[in-house]
Amino acid sequence: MKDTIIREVYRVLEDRRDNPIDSYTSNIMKDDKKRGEDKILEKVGEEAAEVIIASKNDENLVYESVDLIFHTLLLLVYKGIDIDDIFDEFARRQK
Ligand SMILES: N=c1c2ncn([C@@H]3O[C@H](COP(=O)(O)OP(=O)(O)OP(=O)(O)O)[C@@H](O)[C@H]3O)c2ncn1[C@@H]1O[C@H](COP(=O)(O)O)[C@@H](O)[C@H]1O
Repeated sequence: MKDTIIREVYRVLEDRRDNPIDSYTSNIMKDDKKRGEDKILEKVGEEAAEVIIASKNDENLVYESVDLIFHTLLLLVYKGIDIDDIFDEFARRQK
């Protein structure tokens, strides 16, 4: 179950994009075209900085990393990337 969670979250995010409801991810994605992207990119930047601080302080690293991964997934969904393209790219790099 746990190893399918990324696919499940991705599927929910695609649904939030395609069938908007009043929720955090729908609202950020349905925002006026450029502003929606900018807001997500801003979050990715913030979360990346929080990962750096968490690592340096040895505090909340998993929590902050999941925030960064989540907002990166949100960006990829917003940009219309198929989840299999992500897994294929990992597979392509495998030695
Ligand atoms: N995994 C997440 C997830 N992680 C973080 N967030 C939200 O992202 C927002 C911003 O995150 P922040 O870390 O900046 O939160 P913050 O409280 O502002 O700041 P800090 O505590 O980090 O300082 C918060 O509202 C979080 O709740 C998430 N919101 C949704 N999901 C998943 O996305 C799905 C769709 O979400 P909804 O659109 O809310 O239905 C859900 O079913 C979940 O699976």
